[in-house]
Amino acid sequence: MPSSLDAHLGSYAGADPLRSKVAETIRHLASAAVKLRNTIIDGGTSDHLGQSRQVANAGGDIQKELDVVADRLFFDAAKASSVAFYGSEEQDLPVVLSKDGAFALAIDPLDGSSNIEMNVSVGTIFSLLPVEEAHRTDPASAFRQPGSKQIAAGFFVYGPQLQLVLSLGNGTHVFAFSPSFGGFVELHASMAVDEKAKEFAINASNHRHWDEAMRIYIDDLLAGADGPRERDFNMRWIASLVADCYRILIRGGIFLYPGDGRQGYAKGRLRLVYEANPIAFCVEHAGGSATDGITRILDLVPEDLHARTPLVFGSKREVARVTRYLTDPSAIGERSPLFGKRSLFRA
Ligand SMILES: O=P(O)(O)OC[C@H]1O[C@](O)(COP(=O)(O)O)[C@@H](O)[C@@H]1O
Ligand SMILES: [Mg+2]
Ligand SMILES: [Mg+2]
Repeated sequence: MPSSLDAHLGSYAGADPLRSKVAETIRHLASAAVKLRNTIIDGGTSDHLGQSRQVANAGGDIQKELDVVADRLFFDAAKASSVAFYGSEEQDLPVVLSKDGAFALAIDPLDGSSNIEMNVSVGTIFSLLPVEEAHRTDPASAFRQPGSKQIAAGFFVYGPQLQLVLSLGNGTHVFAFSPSFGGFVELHASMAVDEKAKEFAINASNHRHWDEAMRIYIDDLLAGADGPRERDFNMRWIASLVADCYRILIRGGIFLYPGDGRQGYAKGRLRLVYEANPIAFCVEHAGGSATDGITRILDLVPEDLHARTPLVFGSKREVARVTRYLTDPSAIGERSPLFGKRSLFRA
C-alpha cells in the first residue's frame, strides 16, 4: 500500500503547531482540487468551462469561466484554514481572511487557461508565505517577500490523473488522487531532476522578439548534432506551466519564458509570486534550478503580487549555461573549435 498525502503531512507536522497549520491548509487545498477536478470532469461541456467572460484579471488576461470557479473554490479552502491573506491571480488586491491567520496564500487558481477547451492538462499553483506582525497592517507587503521565505509550495495538475507536486522544504514529492482510495497516494517519494537536459520548452513563435543572446542559445539547441552543442535536443511546449514543469521533474530538461520585445512582455508572461516562486521552490527541492536568466528566482524581491518575471528552470547544468549565454559572451566559445568563436551579437 503506497503512503498517503495524509500520512506525509502527519509525519511532517508531528506536534509542531505551525506545521500542523501548514498540514491543515494543504489538506483544504487538496479537497478544493478534488472538487475542481470533479467540475472539470462533469461540470458541463469543455466549451462552457472555457468560455471567456469578457472580463480581464489583474494581469490583463481575459478570464474564463473555469478561472472564476477555481478562484472561488480555493478562496473557500483558504477561508477554512489558517490563511490570513489570499492573493490570487484572479483578484486585483490581496483579500484579508483573518486577523490572526498564520500564512499568506499566493495562488494561480487555474494555470494554463488557454488549454481548457482543448482538454489539455491545466493546474493550480500555490505558495504559502509566513505572516509577520508588520504584514498585518499592510497585507500587500506579505506578498513582497522573496520566494526563499516560502514555507511550502506546490501545484496540482488536472490531467488524465489529478496529481499534486508538493514541497514542504524537504524534497519534492508527488501524489496522485485515487478515487478508490478516496484520497491522494504517493507516486514519487522524492524527485531528482536530471542534471543534464535532453529537451527544451519555449514558445518558439516569439523567436523574433527575443534578445540576440536568447536567439543564439535556442539556435544552438536547434542545430543539434550539426551545431556547437554536438547533440540533438527534443522540444515540447504544452503551454500549461504545471504540465511542462511536471515533465521536467520526471525526465529533466529546460523551460524558458524570457522577456521579449512585445509590448508588456519586457519581463515575459509569468508571475513571480504565484507562478515562478512556487515552481522554483519545487524544482530546487528536487535538485534543479530556477533563475530569471541571471538571478536565482527565490532571491528576487517582488514589486507586488502580480509582478512578472522571466523564468528559466530545470536541469541545473542547462540553466547555468543559459546564464553564461546571457552574461558572458566568451562562453559562446565553449563550443567545438570546429565552429570557432562567433560573436554573441552576430548579424
Ligand atoms: O500562450 P503562451 O505565451 O505560450 O504562454 C503560456 C504560458 O502562460 C500560462 O498559461 C500562464 O498562466 P495562466 O493560464 O494562469 O495565465 C502558463 O501556464 C504557460 O506556460
Ligand atoms: Mg498561470
Ligand atoms: Mg491562471
